Parts: sequence; structure tokens; C-alpha cells
Amino acid sequence: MESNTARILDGKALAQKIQQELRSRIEQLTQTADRPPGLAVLMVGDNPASAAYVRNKERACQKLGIASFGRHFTADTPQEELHRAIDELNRDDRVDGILVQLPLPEGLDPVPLIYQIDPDKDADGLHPVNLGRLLRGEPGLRSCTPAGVMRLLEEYQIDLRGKHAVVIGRSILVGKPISLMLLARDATVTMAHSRTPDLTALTREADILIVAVGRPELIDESAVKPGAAVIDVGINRVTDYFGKSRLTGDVLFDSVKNVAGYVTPVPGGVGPMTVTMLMYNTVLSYCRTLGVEL
Ligand SMILES: Nc1nc2c(c(=O)[nH]1)N[C@@H](CN(C=O)c1ccc(C(=O)N[C@@H](CCC(=O)O)C(=O)O)cc1)CN2
Repeated sequence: MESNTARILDGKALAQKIQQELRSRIEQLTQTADRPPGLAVLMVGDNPASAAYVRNKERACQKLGIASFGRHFTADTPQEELHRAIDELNRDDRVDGILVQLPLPEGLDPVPLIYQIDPDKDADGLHPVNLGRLLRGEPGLRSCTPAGVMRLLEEYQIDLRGKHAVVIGRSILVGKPISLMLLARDATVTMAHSRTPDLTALTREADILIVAVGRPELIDESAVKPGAAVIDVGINRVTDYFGKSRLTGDVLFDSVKNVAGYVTPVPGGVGPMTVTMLMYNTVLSYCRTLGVEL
């Protein structure tokens, strides 16, 4: 029997390439602009994973020449204080992008906070105005993880037109927006979720399979059509048989690579693209303020 090894979609390399391009563009623009682009990340509480992601975002800002206006709040901060912080950042001309790091500690509601962010500074692309623009096919700030997935598919010239894309997961952060983005590129999209019967029969029909459910290694080669592009959006920390902690996706990589045409690794696939698209959105907002093209 012939063996197959899927092509790896290298999100880390693509993220570096895009960041380099952004850095050059920022360097060019700041020769004449009176300020650099600015991003404000609101972090509430001390969830260790969130704290690490926020540090990554701040590090990326520093590398690219974006000013950070991060605000860190304790978990018992009243919701009203967070609304006041967003209001200040909305009015701060040095700030082009604002986001609330998710999840928030229990007792705090992220939805009204996201609704309060100025849609033109909504670097996460989660404000209903930006989601509405996506739905209507209008320009706007796009959600970072789905936008990162689309950039990966584009980079590796994976044909979407007329192809059957199956998206597992219906979150507002990934599943819903990525389905709309694939539809806009003429894919035939099926959205699947926890109540979908016979998931495997469906995923085996997919030319493009996007998995965003947060269930470690849910998808193995038996669920994949030969030659399909498999995009793993899951990031799960699991403890292995020997008690060692490791990171894994929603896809069993070593199995899926035997049948897929393309597959993203975890780590090093979609994750780095999320942070990069956040930088991209921030620079896009900055360019709009300056009245120039990105
Ligand atoms: N406001 C938001 N909150 C959250 C988002 C988001 O897009 N906006 N997404 C996730 C967390 N996240 C960014 O915030 C994020 C997750 C993972 C990565 C990443 O680069 N992962 C690496 C592995 C990192 C590790 O070793 O732990 C990878 O996959 O290679 C970046 C960003 C939820 N919250």
C-alpha cells in the first residue's frame, strides 16, 4: 500500500513572514506619522493561559513597533470599571485597537464589553458591527483566528471554490465567522456541532475540514477524506500516560497526516496566526485613521 504524508501548513513561518511585512510598513509610516499604531489588551484575573497569550501579544507589539496600552485588572473588578476603561480607550487617539482577553472570570459578562468597543478599534473583530459587515460581505475588521485560517489556506493555494467545507464548532470566536469567510470564497459550507448525528460520515465528505471544538484529538484518519485539508483550531493541554503535560489539538495529527493532503500542527499552526492577525487588524485601523492603504 502507498503511504501518504500530508503537507504541513506552517502557521509559525507564515506568521513571521506577515509580521515582517507589517513591521516594514509601520517603519515606513512612522517616518511621517506623529505616532505609532497602538493596541490595548484588557486582561482580567490571572488565568495562566490567558496571561501567556497576553504576553505573546505584547511581545509581538514590541517586535513590530506597535505601542501597547495593556490594562490588567483583578478578578474581582466590577463590570462598570471595565466599561469605564473601554470608554477611555475608545476616546484615546493613540489607541487603534482594543480587545478584552477571553475568557473573563466568572461573574463578568464579556458581551456588553465587546459591544462597547468602538467598531473601528475592534481589533478582535467580534463587535456586532464587524460581524454584520462580514455577514454582508463588506470590508471591516475580521475575527483573528478565522482570518488567520483563511490566510493559511490562501498561502498554500488551497482551492475553495465549489469545495465542500465542513466546520465543526459553532462559536462566535471561530465556527460562525469562519463559515461565513469560506462561503464568501464560494465553498459549500456545512456547520456541524455537538448535536450533529453521525459526525464521521459528514467529515469524511469534507474537502476542507475545520475543527474548532476544544476536544483533544477528536478527529483521526478514519474521519478524514483522502487528500482533504484539515485545519486544527483546538489548543488543549493534556496530561499524558507518564504524567507529563503537553499541548494537543482537536486532531490526532500523527494519524490524520497519513490520509490528509494538508494539515495544521498544534502548536505552530493556527495559534501563531491568531496573534499575527491581531497585529494586522491594529495596523489596518491605524492606516484607516491616517487615510492610507495598508
Ligand atoms: N479576546 C480573545 N480572547 C481569546 C482569543 C482571541 O482571539 N481573542 N483566542 C484564544 C487565545 N489566544 C489569543 O487570545 C491564542 C491562543 C493560542 C495562541 C498560540 O499561539 N498558540 C500556540 C501554542 C501556545 C502555547 O504553547 O501554549 C500554537 O498553537 O502554536 C495564540 C493566541 C482564546 N481567547
